[in-house]
Amino acid sequence: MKIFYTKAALSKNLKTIKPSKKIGLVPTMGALHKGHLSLIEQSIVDNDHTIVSVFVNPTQFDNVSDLKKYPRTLEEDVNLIKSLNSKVFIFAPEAEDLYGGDVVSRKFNFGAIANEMEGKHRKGHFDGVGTVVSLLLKAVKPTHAYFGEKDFQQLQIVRKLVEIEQIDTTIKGCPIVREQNGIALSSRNKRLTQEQFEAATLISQSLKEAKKLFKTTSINKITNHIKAKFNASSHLELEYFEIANVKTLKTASRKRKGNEYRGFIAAFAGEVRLIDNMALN
Ligand SMILES: Nc1ncnc2c1ncn2[C@@H]1O[C@H](COP(=O)(O)OP(=O)(O)OP(=O)(O)O)[C@@H](O)[C@H]1O
Ligand SMILES: CC(C)(CO)[C@@H](O)C(=O)[O-]
Ligand code: BAL
Repeated sequence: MKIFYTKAALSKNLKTIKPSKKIGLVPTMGALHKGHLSLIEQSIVDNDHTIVSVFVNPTQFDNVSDLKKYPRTLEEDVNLIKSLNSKVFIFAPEAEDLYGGDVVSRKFNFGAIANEMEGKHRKGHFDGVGTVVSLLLKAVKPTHAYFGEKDFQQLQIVRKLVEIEQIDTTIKGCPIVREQNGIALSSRNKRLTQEQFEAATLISQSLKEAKKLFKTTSINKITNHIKAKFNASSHLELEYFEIANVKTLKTASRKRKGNEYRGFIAAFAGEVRLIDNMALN
């Protein structure tokens, strides 16, 4: 396992890899867990070399406290990757090195998908994600790059990004890894108290319930039912519950034959913001 702290050191090493070899990139913000490991393991299966980037990207945070308190555990991350006993490289640059100057977002035109849900509630978030993912893809030039469906909207944004920028990397989406109690694994879970962690099961339970109701009940009724459940919770504050068309990510008001739908939730447990989603049909 090698770790590179600068683009120059990474680039020097990448030059030693034959052009015929496949490279997989797994972009992360660190504080690695089994969700990240599932992406890394998929990359190991698909590619000759895997690079995991560990970089807490300042430009995608609209909340200073969230950025400050984001868990940073590089030493543990390195040990976890070592334990895989595979040839995985870590790329952990400083912001100025990765950005090559001012640490600011570019502006993208991702279309309507960027204005829904996370785009609506975290101003500038997807410009920040687009900027850093573009920089990472250009630094590594991977054959494949891996993103989790936990951040389903982000995955669609990244697919759009490679199309707009004509980047020759195949984007692979990976299923959500959950705790035994159903909670989607997330680095931010580390910030939850035991009580909040237990209360947070309401998020995945609500999505499961929405899935169960989806065949028989109107979208409106399901939405009201889920919102009422969150209103009754003393630990969680719902930011949004949406049932959206998977293609457009627009909130759906009526089910249409042939369309796929997902339920999406963002909720706060104290200061910690959690997201999750689930296929409904
Ligand atoms: N539970 C999970 N299952 C599958 N993929 C995941 C899971 N959690 C994170 N990922 C994916 O790992 C990649 C890196 O995510 P990131 O480092 O932001 O971790 P995270 O757990 O999503 O943290 P947070 O949501 O607290 O920011 C993203 O593509 C993300 O979708
Ligand atoms: C893709 C990503 C690594 C960009 O900073 C981040 O948004 C994440 O971890 O999902
Ligand atoms: N996992 C998505 C990154 C973020 O919340 O900023």
